[in-house]
Amino acid sequence: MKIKLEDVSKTFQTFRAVRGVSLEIESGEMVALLGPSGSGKTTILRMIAGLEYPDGGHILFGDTDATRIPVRERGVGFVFQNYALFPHMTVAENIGFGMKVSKTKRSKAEIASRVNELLGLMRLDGLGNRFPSQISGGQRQRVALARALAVDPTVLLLDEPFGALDANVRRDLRRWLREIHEELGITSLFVTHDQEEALDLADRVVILNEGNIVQQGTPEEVSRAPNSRFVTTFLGDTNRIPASVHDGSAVVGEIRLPAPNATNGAAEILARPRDLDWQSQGPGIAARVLRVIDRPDGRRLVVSTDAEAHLELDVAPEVVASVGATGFVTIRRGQVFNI
Ligand SMILES: Nc1ncnc2c1ncn2[C@@H]1O[C@H](COP(=O)(O)OP(=O)(O)OP(=O)(O)O)[C@@H](O)[C@H]1O
Repeated sequence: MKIKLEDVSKTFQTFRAVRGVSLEIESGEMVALLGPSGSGKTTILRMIAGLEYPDGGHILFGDTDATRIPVRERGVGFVFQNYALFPHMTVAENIGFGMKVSKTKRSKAEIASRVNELLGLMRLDGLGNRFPSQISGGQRQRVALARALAVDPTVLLLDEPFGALDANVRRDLRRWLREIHEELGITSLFVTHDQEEALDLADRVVILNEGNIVQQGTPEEVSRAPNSRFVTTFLGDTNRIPASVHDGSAVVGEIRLPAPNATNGAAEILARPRDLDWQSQGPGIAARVLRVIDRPDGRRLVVSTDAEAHLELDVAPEVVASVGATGFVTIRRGQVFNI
């Protein structure tokens, strides 16, 4: 089912939480709404679900204007963070609940067979008779997802579905969610404030700030060509290096970077830690090592420059640097923005 938002707005009392958002989600696509806390992600999801009505604009499901259609008639399944399962019902009863109360009447045998099918699909075989308190957090989220999928929704909405789980379980569940999404050919929209989760899972990422869409594109597009300082800094660790632009180049001491779109004057180079290098000899930005952080995938140096700014560099594990050592930072790649 294709979903279209046309100039959708929502104001709570006097606070404009969503400000004229237009967005298209193709049938079968998986889209992430990504943004900082308070940017309006959940409000958009709730309006698509029918749990909240917009006060401006339209929401279309296929060709149908769904703006005012009540939640139970929209054919959406949703899973929220910590979405409480019914504690007094078994896993199987939780999964079957939506089918029991649905307007579409199903026989007991039909419900039991669908529940079994979902237990298999969600890798919950053998757990149908347990109560929610007797299974792990990751299993509970899979039950919540099974419950959402039980009524054959055409649209699946997920709000921080794996928020409360530890990093490894999250990673496993998100790969698995992607498989389920593809297997069912469903249209999925999920909300997250976790950049890695959005980029890892979605076909397309929609980045929000203060109730507006500030950029959207494939993970590759938004990662490689963030269109603003906000998106660059939001998507990952970023160093901000003051520079000045002269005739298409950003200059910091002896370093020059191409800056074809910047105008002459004060600017800032935004560079990821992996885009900076550490050399024992100049030219470069003179700096002193403050901390060395070793990680499985490399080494991060935190250095302090003469201008008393801190920079973070990801270098190969072989790079020799110890706390107190002096050297030079070079910039391999960076985005230049006028300030
Ligand atoms: N029912 C409400 N009444 C008043 N203000 C609300 C209501 N719901 C949301 N808001 C406000 O609207 C803004 C957007 O909230 P929303 O939950 O959509 O943000 P979010 O991007 O999902 O944030 P988070 O990641 O923290 O969940 C916030 O400033 C919030 O305080």
